[in-house]
Amino acid sequence: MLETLALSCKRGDRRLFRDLNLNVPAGSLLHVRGRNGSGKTTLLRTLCGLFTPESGEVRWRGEPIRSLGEDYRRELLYYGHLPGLKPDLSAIENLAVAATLSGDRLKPAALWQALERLGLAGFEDLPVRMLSQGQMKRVALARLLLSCAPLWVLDEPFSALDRDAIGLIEVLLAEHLAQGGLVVLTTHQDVPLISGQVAHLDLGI
Ligand SMILES: Nc1ncnc2c1ncn2[C@@H]1O[C@H](COP(=O)(O)OP(=O)(O)OP(=O)(O)O)[C@@H](O)[C@H]1O
Repeated sequence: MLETLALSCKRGDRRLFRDLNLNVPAGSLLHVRGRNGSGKTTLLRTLCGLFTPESGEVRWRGEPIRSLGEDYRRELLYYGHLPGLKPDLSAIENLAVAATLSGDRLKPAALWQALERLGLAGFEDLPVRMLSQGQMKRVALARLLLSCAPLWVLDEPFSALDRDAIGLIEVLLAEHLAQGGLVVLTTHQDVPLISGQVAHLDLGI
C-alpha cells in the first residue's frame, strides 16, 4: 500500500497542497486531476522520492520511503512527462538500458515482443530520434509490459497517443490492477478503465 501522511509541498512561494493524506491500496488506481500548474507532477515526483516535500511523508508498505531508498525504487515504475529515452539509441537498446537500470533480467525476445505489442514492429532498430512523438511514447510505455514493479506512477501516459494506443494502455492498466498492482496517474483526458478500483484526487480547487 502507498500512503501519504500530512504531505505538504511548496514550489517557490506557492503552496501547491497541504496536509494531503492519501491511501492507495493494492489493486487500485488513483487519478490525480487538476488544472495546469496545480501540482500534479510535483505530487507524483514526491511520491517517487524525486522531490522533497515541505512536510509530511510518503510511506510504502508502512515504511517511510526515505528509509527504504533503493528497495523502494525497485518496486516503482515512474513514467515522467518526457519519455526519458536516449535519442541516439534504438527502441530495443532503450528498453534494454531501462530494464538493466531497474534490475530486471529480461531475454531479448521479451523486448521485441513488448515493442511489437505496442505497434512498433519494424521500428525496433531505428534511433528513437527518428520516431514520431507518439512512437517515442510507445517505446517508453513498453516498459509497462516488462516491469515487475507493483507501483506504477504515470504522468500523462495518454498524451500524444492515438486511440489504439490509449486502448492498449487501458488494457495494461486493468491487467496490472487485476494482479494487485497499484497505479497513480495524471491525465487531462477522461479515460474509462475497463476494470479496477479507481479513486480521484482534485488538486488546486
Ligand atoms: N523547478 C521548478 N522551480 C520552481 N517552480 C516550479 C518548478 N517546477 C514547477 N514549478 C511550479 O510548480 C507549480 C506546479 O507545477 P507542476 O508541474 O507540479 O504542475 P502540474 O499540475 O503537473 O501542471 P501541468 O498540468 O501543466 O503539467 C507550477 O506553478 C510551476 O510553475
